[in-house]
Amino acid sequence: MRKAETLTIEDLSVAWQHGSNSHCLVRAVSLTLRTGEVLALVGGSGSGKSMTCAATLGVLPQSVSCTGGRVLIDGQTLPPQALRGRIVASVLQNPRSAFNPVRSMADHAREVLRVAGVDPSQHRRAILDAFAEVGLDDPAQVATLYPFEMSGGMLQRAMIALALLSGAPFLFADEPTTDLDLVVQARILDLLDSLSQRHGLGVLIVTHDMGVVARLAHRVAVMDAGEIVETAPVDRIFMAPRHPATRNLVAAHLKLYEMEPA
Ligand SMILES: Nc1ncnc2c1ncn2[C@@H]1O[C@H](COP(=O)(O)OP(=O)(O)OP(=O)(O)O)[C@@H](O)[C@H]1O
Repeated sequence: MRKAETLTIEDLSVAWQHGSNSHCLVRAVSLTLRTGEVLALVGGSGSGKSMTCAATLGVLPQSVSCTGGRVLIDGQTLPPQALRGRIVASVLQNPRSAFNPVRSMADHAREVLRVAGVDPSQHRRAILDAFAEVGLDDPAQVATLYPFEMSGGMLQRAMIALALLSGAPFLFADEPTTDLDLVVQARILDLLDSLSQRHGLGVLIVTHDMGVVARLAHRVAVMDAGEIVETAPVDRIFMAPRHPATRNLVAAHLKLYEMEPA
């Protein structure tokens, strides 16, 4: 794994622009992710969580652009293309769309290793180890499979394996379990947790599920209407939420389980 301790997003702003019309989607977002921690980025639908990640990695949709801010690794400013896949790996909501349908899992993994500069003689061993580590049974057989031959849960594990193979010290996981059934969701969350501990990955997990936050996160950043409105350790977020948006998220979560707020 490449060495790095902190990823800092500083004053990041994103806007939708069309001709002379423009609309701010993310406003001066700042946050710091450290290796070895899980930081949850939470907020209601449309609050700007995905745009913040996309802007950091330079993968914004058409008509949307980054209008300010920078990203620093251990204090050094780096452009999105230097971060993407090398320093920050990503795991997305719909793993099927992230894979090339005409390439096998081994092909995808070899491409990641090539970009990471790993000697080809090491590829097979590295691929089998990573597939085994993320809980894919029979890694040698999985390596031969194409995306259409795998379930959503298997594809999500494979995507996490590719993140490991990249050697990136940080992982952005944008709603990584949304499309999966509850049992598979729980397994993927356990996997992210153990990888962050075992490999010291810094994980930014985007979710609006406070159950996921309670289970996984060390710290939480809350977004509302394009801004970060509160950042705190996970216990404080649940025990003493300060901003109304945070209070709403916690109250809605507790209501699901018919619990009274603390
Ligand atoms: N392709 C796009 N073009 C223009 N605006 C967009 C586009 N995609 C999203 N937006 C807008 O950007 C804002 C932030 O959206 P974003 O997807 O970051 O929210 P989010 O917090 O990730 O929401 P969700 O939890 O529903 O995924 C919203 O107002 C949304 O309508």
